[in-house]
Amino acid sequence: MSAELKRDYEIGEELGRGRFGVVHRCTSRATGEAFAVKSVDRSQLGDDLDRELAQVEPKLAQLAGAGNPGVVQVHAVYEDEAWTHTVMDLCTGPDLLEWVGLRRGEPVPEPVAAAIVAQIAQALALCHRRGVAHRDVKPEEEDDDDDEEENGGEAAPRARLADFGSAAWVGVGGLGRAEGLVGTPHYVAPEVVAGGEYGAKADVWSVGVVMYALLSGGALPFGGETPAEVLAAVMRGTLRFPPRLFDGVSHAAKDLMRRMICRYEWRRLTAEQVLAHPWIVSGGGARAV
Ligand SMILES: Nc1ncnc2c1ncn2[C@@H]1O[C@H](COP(=O)(O)OP(=O)(O)OP(=O)(O)O)[C@@H](O)[C@H]1O
Repeated sequence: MSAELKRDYEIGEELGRGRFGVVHRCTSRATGEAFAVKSVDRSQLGDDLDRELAQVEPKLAQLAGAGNPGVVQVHAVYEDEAWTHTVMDLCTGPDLLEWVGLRRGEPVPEPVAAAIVAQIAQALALCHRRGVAHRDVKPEEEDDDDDEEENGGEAAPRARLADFGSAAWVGVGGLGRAEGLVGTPHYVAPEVVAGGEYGAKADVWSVGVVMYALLSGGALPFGGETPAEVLAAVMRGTLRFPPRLFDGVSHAAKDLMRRMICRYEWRRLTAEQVLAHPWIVSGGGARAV
């Protein structure tokens, strides 16, 4: 662990481990404020793609996150030849899955779902404008900025995008292309699975899948027994809204999902356009489109 990091922060208990590294709680020696620090030993990463992703993660997280209230903030990066330490906001709340009760199979009321989708789309719209595609949007990567008083009752949680460990540069304005099969099978867009190049709209597909899960109580549009089967369903499957899950869901919500989980990338909405959809504008209350 780098001496500069230890000079500036007191390292506390381990909070978890991910694909690249280990995350510890830490406290600023200057201010006493608590943060989380993710430490990655890049020399231990065998795979070229992993090494590249780990290298760019803190830079893209800073670029996408600076002044973006919908993104977990990076406060400092310490880098030497082998190690990268990224000091970021400490997330103490549950992730989105836990917060909305999805783990218990409860559908989320439309106004709450609309607020969550709007927050994610808003955060992504700014990421994309700055040229960063997240590429792994799923409920586990959205930390609830838990504030009991503000979020009590039926109010929506404040979801923030975390973990830019799969992110890619797609050019200012989000109009460029990325490549590589990254993401999570149930949430990944078909053009990513297909290989070749794809753009920032791959994130919009994933937000559509998150929205589908929120409104159905945890069901996912494309499934299978194995990751390969799930990916095959993503490539070939038809988007359906089974009546037993979606009977009470408005036409406007279904219309938006169809425009996000749309296999033609050119026809799919951008994150910006999602924010202008009547279901979002009306706060999940629109009945007609
Ligand atoms: N900012 C944070 N605040 C509190 N805990 C965190 C924070 N970031 C990560 N963690 C904890 O550390 C674990 C590992 O995080 P990390 O970002 O390395 O990987 P991951 O998102 O779980 O998985 P992957 O590396 O596959 O994307 C998380 O599951 C979480 O429990």
